[in-house]
Amino acid sequence: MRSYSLVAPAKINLYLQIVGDRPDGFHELVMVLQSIELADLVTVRPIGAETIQVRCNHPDVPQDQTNLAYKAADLMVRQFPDYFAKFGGVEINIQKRIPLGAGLAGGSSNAAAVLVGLDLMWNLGLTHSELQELGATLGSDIPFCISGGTSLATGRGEQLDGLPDLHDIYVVLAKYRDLPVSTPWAYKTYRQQFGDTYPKSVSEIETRKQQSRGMMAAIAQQNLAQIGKLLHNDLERVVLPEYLQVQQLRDRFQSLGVLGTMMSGSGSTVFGLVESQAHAEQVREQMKGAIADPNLDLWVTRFCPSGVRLATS
Ligand SMILES: C[C@](O)(CO)[C@H](O)COP(=O)(O)OP(=O)(O)OC[C@H]1O[C@@H](n2ccc(N)nc2=O)[C@H](O)[C@@H]1O
Ligand SMILES: Nc1ncnc2c1ncn2[C@@H]1O[C@H](COP(=O)(O)OP(=O)(O)OP(=O)(O)O)[C@@H](O)[C@H]1O
Repeated sequence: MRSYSLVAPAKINLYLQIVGDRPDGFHELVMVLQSIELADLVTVRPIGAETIQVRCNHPDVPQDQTNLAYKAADLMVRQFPDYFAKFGGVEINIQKRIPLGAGLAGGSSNAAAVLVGLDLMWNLGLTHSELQELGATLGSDIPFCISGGTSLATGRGEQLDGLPDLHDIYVVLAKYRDLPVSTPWAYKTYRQQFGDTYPKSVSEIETRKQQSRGMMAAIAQQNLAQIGKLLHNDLERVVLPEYLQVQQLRDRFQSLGVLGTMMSGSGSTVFGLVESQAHAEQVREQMKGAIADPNLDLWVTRFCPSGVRLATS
């Protein structure tokens, strides 16, 4: 048995519409999810003892049972106890590059990488959809992180339909360090503030879902200008008024004339879309010049056509 190193990409939300309540207590969503090249590196390594160990180079990432990567390994152990008994345990090493509490699905992508990695290490031969079904029991973003690319996500975010790949689109990410936003808080607050407007009938639900049609058409036509204009995220309605620094990042991007700007997921990352690497780097420098705050982190990255993949050494 050998080790496997996997690239675990982050995602951004090009579209996030909260349609209403679900019987399971989650929200019914319509989203367009997009993988980006910014990624963690996750290595799974066989160890003799029947244990799961997590190591991470980032001091704020838990290295115990609360790490989502640990939970993914534990799920595989419970699903395939004979393999665990036969081959022994696993050490998971995470090289963290995706910021925490950023709305970029960093933890979810790590968990997705562990599912894919253990499937390879134990030679299980599971399909993507089998791995996604397992991943969905741990978190709504995990199934997408396995397949990645550009995808429509419905249900609670785990029902995926692939969309045409979007090429040559660059992304500037801006996030204040030490400003995480909690995803449960964002959805809970949204329900408190807007729950009374949730649709009651099936036909009303269907009508609301149609609001994403413009974005779908723009993606089908690969119309970047239109995609930029139609970016949408309902969670901004609760996060921006509470976190004024996030609003400020969004305003800044807007003033720099990017194709579009939006908060990703539940925040606190704000992204700006641009059509070339040169322009992206210019926007990053302009953001840095305009907001002289040492706690502001900026990245230039681009759309990526896949989710978790083997790292080439
Ligand atoms: C904000 C996004 O990242 C956008 O892609 C996702 O919707 C959140 O995905 P995630 O972090 O994998 O979320 P989960 O771990 O499944 O759920 C975290 C919390 O968000 C709430 N949640 C999540 C997904 C959803 N469709 N409705 C919800 O209300 C749940 O109450 C839960 O308390
Ligand atoms: N493997 C992991 N990587 C990062 N954070 C993790 C991990 N496992 C558990 N956590 C905990 O979860 C918290 C939030 O995780 P994460 O950074 O994935 O949030 P997020 O980017 O907002 O996720 P999402 O976009 O899926 O809502 C972290 O602050 C950390 O305490």
